[in-house]
Amino acid sequence: MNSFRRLLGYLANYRGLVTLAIVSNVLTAIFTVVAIPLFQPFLELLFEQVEPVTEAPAEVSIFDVESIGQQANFWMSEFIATAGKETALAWVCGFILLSFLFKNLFRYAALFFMSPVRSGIVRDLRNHLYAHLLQLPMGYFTEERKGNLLSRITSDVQEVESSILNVLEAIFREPFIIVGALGYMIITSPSLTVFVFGLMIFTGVVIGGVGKQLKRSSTVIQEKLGDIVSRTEESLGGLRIIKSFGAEKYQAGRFAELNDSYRHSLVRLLWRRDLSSPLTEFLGIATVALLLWYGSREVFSGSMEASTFISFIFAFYMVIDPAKNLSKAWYNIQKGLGALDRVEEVLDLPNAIVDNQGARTRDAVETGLSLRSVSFQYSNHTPEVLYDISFDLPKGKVVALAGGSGGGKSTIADLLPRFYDPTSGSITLDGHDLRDYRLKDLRDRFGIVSQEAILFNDTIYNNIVFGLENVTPDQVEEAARVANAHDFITATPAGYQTNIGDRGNKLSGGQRQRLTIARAILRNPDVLILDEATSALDAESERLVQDALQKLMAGRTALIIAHRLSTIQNADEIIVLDRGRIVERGTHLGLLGRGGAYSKLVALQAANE
Ligand SMILES: Nc1ncnc2c1ncn2[C@@H]1O[C@H](COP(=O)(O)OP(=O)(O)OP(=O)(O)O)[C@@H](O)[C@H]1O
Repeated sequence: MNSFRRLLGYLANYRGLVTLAIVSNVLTAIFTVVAIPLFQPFLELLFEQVEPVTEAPAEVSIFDVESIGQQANFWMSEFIATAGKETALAWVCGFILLSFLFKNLFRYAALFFMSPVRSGIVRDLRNHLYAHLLQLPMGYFTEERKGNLLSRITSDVQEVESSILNVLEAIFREPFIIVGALGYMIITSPSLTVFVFGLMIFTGVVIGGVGKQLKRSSTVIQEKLGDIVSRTEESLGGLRIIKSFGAEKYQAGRFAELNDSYRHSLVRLLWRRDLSSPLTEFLGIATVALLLWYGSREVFSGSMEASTFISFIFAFYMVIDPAKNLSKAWYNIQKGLGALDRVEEVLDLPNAIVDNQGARTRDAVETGLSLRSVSFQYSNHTPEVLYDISFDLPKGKVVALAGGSGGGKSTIADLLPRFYDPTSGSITLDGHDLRDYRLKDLRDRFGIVSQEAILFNDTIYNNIVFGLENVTPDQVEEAARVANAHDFITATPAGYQTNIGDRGNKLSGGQRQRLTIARAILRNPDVLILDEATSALDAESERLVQDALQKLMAGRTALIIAHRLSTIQNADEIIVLDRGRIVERGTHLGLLGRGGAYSKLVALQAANE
């Protein structure tokens, strides 16, 4: 129900349109029901079941059904007497036609007003979900699979649109029609109405039971779809490996397994869903048959006029479609709520890293960063990956992290901009815990050049600017020049406006790296976090990248994660990590002289080159 309340919350943003839609629906209902009362007196007079009424009733009250009937009969009699039966019939038909014309006009108006509401809610839900995803702590993304998230933002939201929003119209329209027609039925024959109503409740309970199962199946289906998206995404990213290992058949087999399982669940869902229409129709017809049987007996026994019974059936006919639509709406809502729950799950995830009350602002680094006895584990069920790490990164100095793979270098780098918080110990900036600063101010202090050049499907210009405001084209060009990127950029077909494709795949590895360096230069960060690229570049490209990095680092505070030890010889301090612990620290020459872990690493690398 919580998810449904949230949906109503989204609906509240469109109050005006929803009100217009509801008003249109009420008018639709009025014009649907208004034709019914005309039938009875007309049929009675036409078939001469009652004597023409020549005198109007003394008093007409809306609480006195008989007086209304008498008044209607009087008008009808007068009309038939003066205009003749045929003309009267033509008028009644004309009136019915007109009422249906208005009914449909207002029905369309209601749909017209609801369309922007439906599409608007889908847009809001997606925007909200996307913005929330970007806010979530990094830890979430390692545990949740990407495909699962993708399917929530695409197919689950779509499912909400097609299942729930699609039937909002029905929810806002049909009850009015049902209430109107039911009101007329009660006035005409309370006993018959109670009889019909009992049958309808029974039908509703049967349909409701099947609907509940649908919600459960829908959740399973969406999860399986998430697995399929995940697998596809993973395979597209690893195509090169799949091809080179000749693993196409193996991967296709694994994919087929998932796909089969999805199909299996889908079939079960479709079987249930498709049950709704035949079941509803059969139960509807059963109700009609019972009504005919029960009502005709009343007519035969003389306790009801045939014309009353016919107009009752007409009113009942008016209820069938809306009731059918409502039951279909119930099915769809159950299906959609499964999807909405999954969207909710993500929206309800709390963001663990948020600003403290009264958080400090900061627009420059004054003394630098310090780590004190920092330990870290990614989650409660994984082992600690950093133990008791302490070191300083003073302003203007360069500290390099070295050590074997999995030592914890990248993890330390992720703790500084608070992608994660330490499990114990503290990290301070200018003497204050990182958690005391406004997150945005803190992160603005850092420029990150990661191992993998992270670029987006956009122009070169936008990839360099990337979120910065008030930047001039001259500044962008200057940054590109410093990063040794300007020349290759101007050689592309549209220069700075060239689109670089998904993740920058229209560029070479070295070009991608130089773009990310230009991006970091433009931000002019106080502290640079540099995760050296491991992928080998050709000599010329490597020279251009190294040169750009040197220019970027000049005079800046920097934490370098060194993969090629030759690049960190000038660092002020080199910290050597092994399985999460600091095993050695000092300058390049000092460490070499000691002949410990660092010199072994250097020797190992020299042998490999
Ligand atoms: N998201 C994660 N969830 C759980 N464990 C992780 C996660 N990321 C890294 N680890 C683990 O943390 C340890 C340190 O990893 P980290 O990436 O910091 O090492 P590294 O020194 O940067 O390695 P490399 O030089 O290979 O990049 C490793 O044992 C790794 O398995």
